[in-house]
Amino acid sequence: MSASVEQAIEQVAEAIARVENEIEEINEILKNPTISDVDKAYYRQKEDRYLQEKSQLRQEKDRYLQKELLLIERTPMPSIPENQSVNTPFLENIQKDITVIKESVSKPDRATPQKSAASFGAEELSRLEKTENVHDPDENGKGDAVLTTEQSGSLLQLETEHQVVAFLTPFLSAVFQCNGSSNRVLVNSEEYKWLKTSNDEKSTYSQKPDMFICHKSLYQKRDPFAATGDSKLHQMRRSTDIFGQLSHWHLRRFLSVVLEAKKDISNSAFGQTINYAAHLSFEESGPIMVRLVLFDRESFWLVETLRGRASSVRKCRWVDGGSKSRLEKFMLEDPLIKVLDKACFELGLVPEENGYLGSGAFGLVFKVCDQNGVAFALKIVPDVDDNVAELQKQLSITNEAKRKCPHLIVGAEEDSFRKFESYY
Ligand SMILES: Nc1ncnc2c1ncn2[C@@H]1O[C@H](COP(=O)(O)OP(=O)(O)OP(=O)(O)O)[C@@H](O)[C@H]1O
Repeated sequence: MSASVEQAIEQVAEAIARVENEIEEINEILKNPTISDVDKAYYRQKEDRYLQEKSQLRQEKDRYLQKELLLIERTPMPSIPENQSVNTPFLENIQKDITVIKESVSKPDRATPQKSAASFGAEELSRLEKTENVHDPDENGKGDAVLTTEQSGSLLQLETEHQVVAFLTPFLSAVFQCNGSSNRVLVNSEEYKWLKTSNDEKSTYSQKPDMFICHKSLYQKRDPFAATGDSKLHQMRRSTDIFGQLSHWHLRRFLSVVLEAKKDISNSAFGQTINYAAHLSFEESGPIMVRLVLFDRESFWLVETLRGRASSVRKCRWVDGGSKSRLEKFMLEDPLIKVLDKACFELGLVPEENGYLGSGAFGLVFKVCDQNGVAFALKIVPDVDDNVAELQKQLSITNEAKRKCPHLIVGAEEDSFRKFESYY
């Protein structure tokens, strides 16, 4: 590869870092509550200029990266002399890896596999074992465990899957910080169907994973399902436990994690879990990556999937040292949802439960409230293509319309337009 291209990439990366520093410093200044409106406007303009510069630098970096790729592709492979033996197992392994990557990124024709969950689960597990993508529990792990030995003893004695879910709910809520300290919720959907198994628009929702974690704006609350005939389950539930379903199918790409409970994990349970991922990832609007936690009375499996195919499984016992942070770090947080939270925080707004209002051509709209309980529609737009410019245009059109007919247009809030770098 040409050293000059490599050097150029480094220089652009340094320039991006410099600009990012400047932006950070401006953000610090803007956080100062005593800053005057004039200064605020001045620093915002300055920030805009840096953001533009950053975007140009990024484009430049992309161009160099493409050039780098071209140069690599055009570099002839060193030829192997005929009398020298080729490391065949090494080449075979590379070939296997390429096949796994190709399979992972290619989309299957249909979401529902033809095989039973048990044989599908067994096949997938053996494929992952062969490619060394199944990681066994680490007995010598360091750090906090999710459960103490005593708690684990109580869990092992439970008799139904519902009870396993109820028992673990407060522990999972604490690990994933779904206990009021964030806008994240752990939703029990054991009895509410929300997962589609077909790409047919008219198809009904037919599967019900036991739990999922998402931003509170994205789920619809339901009453707890009746615990008829299971007085123990009834006693185990807390008033804070949340029951419900994902409010819209196309919000599935913002799920942080999907959880499935069993009394005892089996091949069939594993097959069922990966099937959820296949259905979630199906179609363009589905997420590329889905993370699932399959758990039972003794352990949990952290299952990573890419385009609906399992790519790795990490097994862990509830009592293993370090199990708590392993579980916590497994959760995905969509950048757009992070921006929603950041926007609410900085604008002093509170997102509503089930507050998703709709999506337009390039953004998502959420219902939020200010400190006085006044409701607003907050639009979040990812900064790709010309989305932000388009949003600015919409803002000025709304303001102009409000100026001309104030009795008809509610309008946009003053100072309502903010860019958040955390999207990247
Ligand atoms: N103030 C609001 N109150 C209630 N719902 C809203 C509000 N603003 C937007 N929505 C909902 O969010 C959806 C998306 O709104 P958005 O402004 O992003 O797009 P749009 O105007 O429908 O289409 P386009 O992206 O082409 O402009 C709307 O279709 C509507 O359902």
